Amino acid sequence: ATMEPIASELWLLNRSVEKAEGDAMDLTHASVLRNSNMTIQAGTIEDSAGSDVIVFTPSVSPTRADWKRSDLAIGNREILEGWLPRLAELSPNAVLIVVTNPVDVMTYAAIQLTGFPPERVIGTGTLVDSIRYRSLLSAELKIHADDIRAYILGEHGDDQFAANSVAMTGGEKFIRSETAQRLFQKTVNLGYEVYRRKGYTDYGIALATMTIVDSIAYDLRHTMPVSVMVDGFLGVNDVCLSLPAVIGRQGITRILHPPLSDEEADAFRGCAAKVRDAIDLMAGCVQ
Ligand SMILES: NC(=O)c1ccc[n+]([C@@H]2O[C@H](COP(=O)([O-])OP(=O)(O)OC[C@H]3O[C@@H](n4cnc5c(N)ncnc54)[C@H](O)[C@@H]3O)[C@@H](O)[C@H]2O)c1
Repeated sequence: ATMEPIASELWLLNRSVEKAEGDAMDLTHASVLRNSNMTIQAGTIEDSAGSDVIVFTPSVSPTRADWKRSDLAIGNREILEGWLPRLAELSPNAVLIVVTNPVDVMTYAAIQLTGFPPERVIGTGTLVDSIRYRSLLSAELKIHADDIRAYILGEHGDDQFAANSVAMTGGEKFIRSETAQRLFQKTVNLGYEVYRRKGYTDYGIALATMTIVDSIAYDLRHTMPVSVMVDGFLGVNDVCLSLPAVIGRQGITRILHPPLSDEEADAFRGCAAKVRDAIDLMAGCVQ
């Protein structure tokens, strides 16, 4: 996905310089086959100065087979602390995209550690869950996934929910559709299902991240479910969760407020309480 020539320069930073160098070489070779003049290099944090967009993905590795995203919180908070203040200092006007899990908790930490306005910090959130859901719906309904307006919202984790009361294709709503309920149940575990088979997930999240970068780079104003600082919607504040948001050159240009059903609104508040607890727990562990 990094092959699309949407920038003049791409810098890869990693704790392992060799890994960054290897990726930069491989991507540079591949870019010969694209209509690209983007330079791709491994660099130090200082090389990132003046970046327009920063994609943050470093992570500790899971330590047990049946891991949950939340297990990574403490270790990854430390990685954020090690990188983000300096990255923000070097690129004070950048839009930051957070991929590192647990992504909602990390997006919140990223806003704190960079001091960026929340509009310029975007977590990939449930975008990847939503494309998984749309992919299943598309296969079942035999309708192109582009034409299926369906969002998974809330937490990028076990408590996420499908906002089926506002989901539709061709103007037909999904409310109380048995198919939608069944496919949502499948969606929640799909990330872990892919992980169990191949040891990581990459294509879906890479293209999801590129969709966000595209919308920033070209000021496309696409709407997508991403993790944002919630702005009082349904009484929820001071926590990052996924809502449909409009993304442009300045980052989040607007957060949308879909008319959720009572059940969905409860699920959203449940996600808020859970992510809030995780943020508090992390704050207690890492000083
Ligand atoms: N939000 C989503 O939808 C989504 C989807 C897939 C993966 N993820 C998350 O993205 C993260 C990365 O996943 P991955 O599969 O690429 O993991 P990975 O283990 O393959 O890569 C992690 C990278 O981080 C680097 N790293 C580790 N510690 C570092 C440090 N202190 N400073 C700089 N670099 C450091 C490692 O060298 C490695 O290259 C994980 O947290 C994963 O859970 C999120």
